[in-house]
Amino acid sequence: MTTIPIHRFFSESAWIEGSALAQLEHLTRTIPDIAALAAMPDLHPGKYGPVGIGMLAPDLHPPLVGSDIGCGMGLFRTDLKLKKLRVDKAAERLKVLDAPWDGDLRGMTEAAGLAPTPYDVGLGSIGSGNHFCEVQAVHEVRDEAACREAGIDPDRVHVLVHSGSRALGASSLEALVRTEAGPLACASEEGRRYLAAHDHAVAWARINRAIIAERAGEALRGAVEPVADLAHNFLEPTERGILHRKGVAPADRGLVPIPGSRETLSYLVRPSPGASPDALACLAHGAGRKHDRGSMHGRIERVRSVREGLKRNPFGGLVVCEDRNLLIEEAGDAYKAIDQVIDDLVRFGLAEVVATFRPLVTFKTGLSTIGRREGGQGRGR
Ligand SMILES: Nc1nc2c(ncn2[C@@H]2O[C@H](COP(=O)(O)O)[C@@H](O)[C@H]2O)c(=O)[nH]1
Ligand SMILES: [Mn+2]
Repeated sequence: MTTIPIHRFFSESAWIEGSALAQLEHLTRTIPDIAALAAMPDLHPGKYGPVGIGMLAPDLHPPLVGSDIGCGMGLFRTDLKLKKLRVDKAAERLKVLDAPWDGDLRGMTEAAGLAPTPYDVGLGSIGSGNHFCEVQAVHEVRDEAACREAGIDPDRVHVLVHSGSRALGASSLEALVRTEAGPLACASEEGRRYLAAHDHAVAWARINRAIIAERAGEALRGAVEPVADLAHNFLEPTERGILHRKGVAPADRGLVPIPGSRETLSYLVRPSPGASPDALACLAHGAGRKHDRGSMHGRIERVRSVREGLKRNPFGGLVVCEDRNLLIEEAGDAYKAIDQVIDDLVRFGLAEVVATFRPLVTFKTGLSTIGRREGGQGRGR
């Protein structure tokens, strides 16, 4: 029996849950034809398998990619002057993101060559859970040339959007889970159908992030331009097989935004050209969850003063989140230390830091009206 190598890109001191490591080992037992596995420092347990991995295998494994196909991070620059931004006013104005987008749904999907779906009413909506739209300021420039090239001006406001394919991606996975489909051969009819639905969801999610950023720009009275937009849940056919990325950013298409939490810095990194091929062109996609949602309720006192404190970050910024549970479940303590995750990426020669960003306003979806327009699916991830 051949053993499948697991390439771990985290140091001994990294916070990695035993159950995430167990899920990693489990993959190697249940998918014996895996060609390679890479695990990033934000590794944590997920519903169908570990989050924070790249996996090369001959067939398609849809549950591994999960329901939020195409979920990703989009970093946008704006023409808004940082010194003119009033944080409280911006927080108030961003609340418009809770209403359904009233733009040209059909025009948007048509322009991207996407067929219409019943889920398109969710376009322009953030979704629940840890999805967010965050107004940020450049905290520190570490690589001036790279910032200049990317159009990053420390005097301007930036926007980071984390969202995915909403109910659209979930519908593709649900159909397969219902039929208890196992791995799919790419050339099979089911495989081809999944790949088409997958590609649609990835493109849809990208448009979704662009619309959210546009909406945020409009709310703040500014124009937005993309700096980097990368999915972290998707698969890609390669010469060596199907590269499944679950909670990992691709390291082969430019700068990568890596968020920390609503209470910490977020990073923009440049993938290192000399990175080990064992990393499968993957990078951490965030800090990674440290404590599950349920346990966060026991960690944070449910008293008003504490809850109100959760609406402020250590940089003087604000959190907009009307959902009391979400406010607790997504507190900064729910996540690992982003600085350590980034240190590991640098230590293992996978990336270099270009700039750091601090949160000014984090908008999480509130008691959404979008669910009504989506037939009750507004809180799905
Ligand atoms: N800057 C912010 N980062 C955040 C926030 N909430 C979560 N996060 C980070 O995003 C990733 C997303 O992980 P995913 O597996 O759900 O795609 C997570 O690991 C955190 O590091 C926030 O409000 N602001
Ligand atoms: Mn995500």
